[in-house]
Amino acid sequence: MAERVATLAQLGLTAKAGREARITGLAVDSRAVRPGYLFAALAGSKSHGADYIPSVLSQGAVAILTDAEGARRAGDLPESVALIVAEEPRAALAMAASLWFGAQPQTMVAVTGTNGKTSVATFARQIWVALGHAAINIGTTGVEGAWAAPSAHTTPDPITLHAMLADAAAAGVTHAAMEASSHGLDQFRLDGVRLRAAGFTNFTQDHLDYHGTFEAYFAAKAGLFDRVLPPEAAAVINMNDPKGAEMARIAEAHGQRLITVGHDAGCDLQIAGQRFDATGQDVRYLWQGKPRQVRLDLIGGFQAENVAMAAGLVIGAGAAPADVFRVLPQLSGVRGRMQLAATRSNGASVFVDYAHTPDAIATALKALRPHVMGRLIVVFGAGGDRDRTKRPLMGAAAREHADVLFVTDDNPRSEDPAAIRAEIMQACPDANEVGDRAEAILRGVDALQPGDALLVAGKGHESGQIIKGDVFPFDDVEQASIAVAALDGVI
Ligand SMILES: CC(=O)N[C@H]1[C@@H](OP(=O)(O)OP(=O)(O)OC[C@H]2O[C@@H](n3ccc(=O)[nH]c3=O)[C@H](O)[C@@H]2O)O[C@H](CO)[C@@H](O)[C@@H]1O[C@H](C)C(=O)N[C@@H](C)C(=O)N[C@H](CCC(=O)O)C(=O)O
Ligand SMILES: Nc1ncnc2c1ncn2[C@@H]1O[C@H](COP(=O)(O)OP(=O)(O)OP(=O)(O)O)[C@@H](O)[C@H]1O
Ligand SMILES: N[C@H](CCC[C@H](N)C(=O)O)C(=O)O
Ligand SMILES: [Mg+2]
Repeated sequence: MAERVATLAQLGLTAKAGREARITGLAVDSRAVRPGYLFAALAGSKSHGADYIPSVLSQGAVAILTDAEGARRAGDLPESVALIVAEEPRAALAMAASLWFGAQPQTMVAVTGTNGKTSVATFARQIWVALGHAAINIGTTGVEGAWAAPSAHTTPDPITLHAMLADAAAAGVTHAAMEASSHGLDQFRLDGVRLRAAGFTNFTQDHLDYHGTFEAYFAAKAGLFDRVLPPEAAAVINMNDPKGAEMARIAEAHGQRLITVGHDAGCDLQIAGQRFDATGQDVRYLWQGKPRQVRLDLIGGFQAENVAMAAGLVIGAGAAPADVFRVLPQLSGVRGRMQLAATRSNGASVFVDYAHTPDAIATALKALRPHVMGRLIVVFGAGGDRDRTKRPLMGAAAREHADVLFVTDDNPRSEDPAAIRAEIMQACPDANEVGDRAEAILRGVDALQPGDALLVAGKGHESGQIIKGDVFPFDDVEQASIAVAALDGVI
């Protein structure tokens, strides 16, 4: 590929003293800088990117984008280097990255909320594919669909994101649904993406370690509507969430077209009825008052909400409602979300789910109840180096909604796993404590009697257990099958 060059003006950037530069690439990490690059020196939690300016200059950087603090730390730069000082350098970087990479799938939507983002983005992609479009979803499970790539973050940094979007567009992808994490929104990672619609699922506790307060966490999520989504776009809001009405007001104040979803009459897309059975549910949706009966082979009442949100986003982005409802029965479950992982010879089922917040544990267990005649058993833990205050709340949610509890490890990272388990068990002292996750799953499976179900919560699609700096291969679905095979003697 011919080397690409852009001026600062072409990237929407203005340097001090009107200086111009010919940019050959963008980087946020000093280690990625090559000759001719613009280096975005951003404030971080451990250091300020500006501390790496001497090193990027020796590597040939020709422009530095930073904030006032970064400019102060940079001191006097050589004459040949352009300095761009922005109030929000992360937002400026997002716009520059979108201009640098230049292309994205034409129709894009984003979804935010504490839980349900991956599910909604995946369902939106599946709907588009069923309608004949080349579509992808981008998020926690990487990029999936008509074009695939791994991703380290739920919402990638703008350089990674726009590189992906341009590659996907070049490969013929026309439709993309992406997850907007609260970290991603707070750090302006998706501000350069042109969205046709955005959705809000729900707001409950997570990530307080990063945001500090519920208000700051909500404000980050609201950024999708009050900053990123253009006024002519559609805002799809779950009105059943206590914060739905507030988010709807924010969207309306920005001139966005509202599509409300929820269980109550009056929602544009109403979930008017649900009937559950062993393999899924029949859902009666009302679209602007008109009934649409849909069979979903998905476990869990909340999945009907996620499907409604995905349908709202696809309709908001321009699809005909009749076409969308026609293809909904084709939807299949999302990896690691209420996934039927194994069935014992006595008929009892094992489900793997990514519930890793208090609300998600409660939701997942409550959602399983109508599908299960016997007892509900749960195996769960809580991640290390993450929001500590959610641990006892997860224990309390499991205690309230399950009949038998096994507390185990889930990515202890740098923390002492026994201490994490103790914090959970403050709220569920009668739970069985089994640190080794494989053994906990085996014990949970062993406890299954006819009619019971086991929920293995917290890791979903994850393929490793993170202990100290190491990632040990671990897959809940695989472990569930191994446990069932070992106990039922089927190999
Ligand atoms: C909390 C957070 O989002 N941190 C991100 C942040 O790190 P930081 O602020 O600690 O950065 P730092 O280490 O202090 O460094 C400051 C700056 O110096 C730069 N630097 C640093 C070292 C060096 O040698 N050279 C260099 O240039 C860094 O690139 C950075 O721009 O900037 C780094 C570089 O862009 C990111 O890798 C890092 O994400 C870390 C890995 C992370 O784990 N983020 C998670 C929490 C996250 O974003 N998660 C959400 C999903 C959450 C969910 O919904 O479940 C996601 O969207 O994935
Ligand atoms: N609409 C919903 N309401 C409440 N809980 C939900 C909902 N959808 C999913 N969940 C629960 O949350 C878990 C995570 O779902 P999903 O991966 O779709 O969410 P996410 O928002 O992408 O999570 P993350 O922020 O970790 O990427 C599911 O496994 C399920 O237990
Ligand atoms: N994206 C989430 C996933 C958590 C999943 C759970 N397995 C854990 O490690 O806590 C986070 O990083 O907080
Ligand atoms: Mg996700």
